[in-house]
Amino acid sequence: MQKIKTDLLVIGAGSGGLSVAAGAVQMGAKVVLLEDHKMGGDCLNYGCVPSKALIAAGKKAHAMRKTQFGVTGVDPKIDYAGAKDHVQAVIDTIAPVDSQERFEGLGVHVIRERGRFVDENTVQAGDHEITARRIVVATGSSPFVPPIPGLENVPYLTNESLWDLRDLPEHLLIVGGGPIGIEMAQAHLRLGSKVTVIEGEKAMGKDDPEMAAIVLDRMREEGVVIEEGALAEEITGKAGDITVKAKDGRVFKGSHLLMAVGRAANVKDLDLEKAGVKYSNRGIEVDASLRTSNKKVYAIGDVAGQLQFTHVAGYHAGVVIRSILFGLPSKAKQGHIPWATYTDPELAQVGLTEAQSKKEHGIYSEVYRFEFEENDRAIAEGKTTGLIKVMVAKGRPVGATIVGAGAGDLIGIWALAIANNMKMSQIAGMVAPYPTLGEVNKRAAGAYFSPRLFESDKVKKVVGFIQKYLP
Ligand SMILES: Cc1cc2nc3c(=O)[nH]c(=O)nc-3n(C[C@H](O)[C@H](O)[C@H](O)COP(=O)(O)OP(=O)(O)OC[C@H]3O[C@@H](n4cnc5c(N)ncnc54)[C@H](O)[C@@H]3O)c2cc1C
Ligand SMILES: NC(=O)c1ccc[n+]([C@@H]2O[C@H](COP(=O)([O-])OP(=O)(O)OC[C@H]3O[C@@H](n4cnc5c(N)ncnc54)[C@H](O)[C@@H]3O)[C@@H](O)[C@H]2O)c1
Repeated sequence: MQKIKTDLLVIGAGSGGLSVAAGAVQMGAKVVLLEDHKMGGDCLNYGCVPSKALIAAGKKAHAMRKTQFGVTGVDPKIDYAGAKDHVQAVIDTIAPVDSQERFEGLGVHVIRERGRFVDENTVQAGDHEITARRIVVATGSSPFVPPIPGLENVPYLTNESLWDLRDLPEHLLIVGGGPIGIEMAQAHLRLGSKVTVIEGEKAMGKDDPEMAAIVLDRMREEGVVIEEGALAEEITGKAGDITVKAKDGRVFKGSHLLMAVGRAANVKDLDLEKAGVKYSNRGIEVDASLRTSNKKVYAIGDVAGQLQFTHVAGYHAGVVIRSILFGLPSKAKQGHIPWATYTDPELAQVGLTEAQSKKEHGIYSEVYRFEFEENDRAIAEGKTTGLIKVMVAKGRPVGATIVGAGAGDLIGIWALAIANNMKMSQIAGMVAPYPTLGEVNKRAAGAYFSPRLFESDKVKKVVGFIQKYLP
């Protein structure tokens, strides 16, 4: 057994663990990083990166089919395996940034073994025993596969196995209408599959219903069948011939099955009990500074059971680095965290939704809207399906929801505004280049001031008075 003493031990080399390790080592800490599977974790290998690459292939096929702008659409020849090659090429291009070589180059001691706690500040990984002043658990999450009767005898895909599939599914059944199910539904439809989404409650149920409906309507128009209130209760069949029965008796048949019903935090096999670290089904219990019930152990990213996004794992990394390296108080907040679903049109959110704003700010909650069909760039490019809603309380934005082309990029400005408690006047005062989709942000802010300026008798009186006396 090789005994190692270090300042910081990080368990898991995904979005969160890598960010902590890179930050801490470059600021002078001795860092050991454990990873028993692929460097880069879920996002690079099975999540964000492959999904966005496949979505890009679907987008291209969709654009080719459209007759638009004097250009006649064609029936594209789609090579699903070729699309998967593209997915792999994208992963391979990004992988060096997350690689063992790069991290060793930075000075991190990378050990490719699974870690499990031996006591409150010691972890065993293969034949290494690592004792650390502080430990960060960043073990992520895995596809949650519910115990639906029959499922154990039916071949099914998850976000981990989907990328190995080389033949286009003829009819893809997707159980779960969350971001994974919805993004993969549209990508597969556009690449030529028939697609049925079987959702137990409401598809895109974590998002503003008015905005989600715009995405779902578009997907239905394209041909995705989205069945809501269809809780999958029994699954039978064999490869190529699968049947999903819903609680209300509806029956869905398809050739392939993708299970996308949420994530389970990776807490098993860590022997957390030996370290006195409390956890539940949702993940490791943490306080506002992401410390666990063992004050020397922190948990970040998906395993911490909060919002499950790569940028959240990265944000958590910054929070714990401040605490671990400098001993400074540091708290993780959620109110300024944006997220986006990369459908076409995209849907992005930061801060409060309209309903949440009404609940939290009551009569002080105001909502300002601007339609993409009034944006000149959107008109020029045929991207007029879209809407921005900005929730305002006492002159400051408290939430923004955008559905439309580039919504994931457009939400950034509201994330900045909310994180810094900015005023609407600061957004309205920004000059956006013309013609850009980004002008929707300024116009939504302008909508806040329009009635105050253009429909105010007081303003009219003041202007009239000044004009009388101005030379
Ligand atoms: C299909 C899909 C699409 C997604 N798209 C997006 C998106 O577009 N944008 C976005 O922000 N988020 C997206 N996400 C979510 C994002 O992937 C996760 O939030 C992010 O990867 C979480 O990072 P993490 O560091 O917490 O965990 P992970 O990236 O999962 O990393 C955890 C690492 O820990 C390792 N590990 C686990 N246990 C041990 C152990 N005992 N010892 C050693 N190593 C261990 C694992 O092998 C893994 O490499 C998507 C997820 C999926 C599934
Ligand atoms: N663009 C992005 O940022 C992005 C993309 C994909 C995933 N993610 C992350 O990954 C997480 C997991 O995504 P997800 O889509 O798997 O989970 P999810 O929890 O967001 O959605 C799962 C859906 O499955 C439904 N469901 C559960 N059991 C069911 C059953 N038996 N029958 C029918 N429907 C059932 C739920 O009602 C829910 O709508 C997301 O919450 C998000 O944090 C992010």
